[in-house]
Amino acid sequence: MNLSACNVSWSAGGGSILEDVSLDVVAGEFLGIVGPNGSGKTSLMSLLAGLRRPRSGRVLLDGESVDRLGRKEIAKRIALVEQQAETGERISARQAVELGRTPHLGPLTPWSAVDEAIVDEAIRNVGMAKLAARLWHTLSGGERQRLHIARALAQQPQILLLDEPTNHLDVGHQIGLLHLVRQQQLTAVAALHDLNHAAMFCDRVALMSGGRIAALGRPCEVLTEERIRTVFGVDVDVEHQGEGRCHIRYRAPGCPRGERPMLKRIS
Ligand SMILES: Nc1ncnc2c1ncn2[C@@H]1O[C@H](COP(=O)(O)OP(=O)(O)OP(=O)(O)O)[C@@H](O)[C@H]1O
Repeated sequence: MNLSACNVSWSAGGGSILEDVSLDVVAGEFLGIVGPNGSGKTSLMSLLAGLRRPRSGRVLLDGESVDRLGRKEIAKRIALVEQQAETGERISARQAVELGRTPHLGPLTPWSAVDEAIVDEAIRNVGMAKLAARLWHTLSGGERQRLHIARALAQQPQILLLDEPTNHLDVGHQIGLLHLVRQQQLTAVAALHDLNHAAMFCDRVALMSGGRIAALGRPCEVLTEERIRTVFGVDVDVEHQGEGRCHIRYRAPGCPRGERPMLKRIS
């Protein structure tokens, strides 16, 4: 399954948001999209998911323009977990995950034991089995976020699009979730804020800046000290770790390489 953006531009509110973005998502890879606030990560994700139409250029799913595919057809192949996905319905945690099966149901394919098993597994995968019966509005932000991921897994897509999936999660669940995504036999694209998460889990990283792709490649090729300074305005030390991976250490403003800000003496 191939997903690509070809010279995509998108405008909103009278201004250009994305300019000439081209990107091929390679089957089976975990692609990270990083960039400062407002650089266009969410806009790009929604174009890739077929929720928005480009002003110019095309988004292709297996060579076919997503514009020509119906919502159900797209949903069988692509699952999107949005940044502020919410439901106002009075439903249980399990019912929220069951919604992931909707694209696969129809008059000739009613709900079955197979759907039950898929939903059970998705809930188990995100460690939410014990809370499956709880009402949605009683769950914490992190628990809801894990259920959104479970809903997307229950959809059994070939491509998983995640917009800041680690929002609301504690560090243990952040790492657990990215590891879980990596282990799935599917193609994943995630907008991430934590550059070290991108460097640790993603096969490739696209760095966005001002609605354009500033760099695309393996984490160590993209996340260089100079680029991070130019794009994010932060001084860092990057340690290369082999196999294209790297670790980023942030410096406090005005702090030279290797030095740390002094702790204030509190008496
Ligand atoms: N519907 C809209 N109308 C007007 N401007 C919009 C609209 N949608 C997005 N924008 C603007 O487009 C820019 C990119 O927004 P987008 O949400 O894609 O950025 P982002 O990289 O995901 O940001 P963040 O890291 O803060 O989530 C922002 O300046 C935003 O205000």
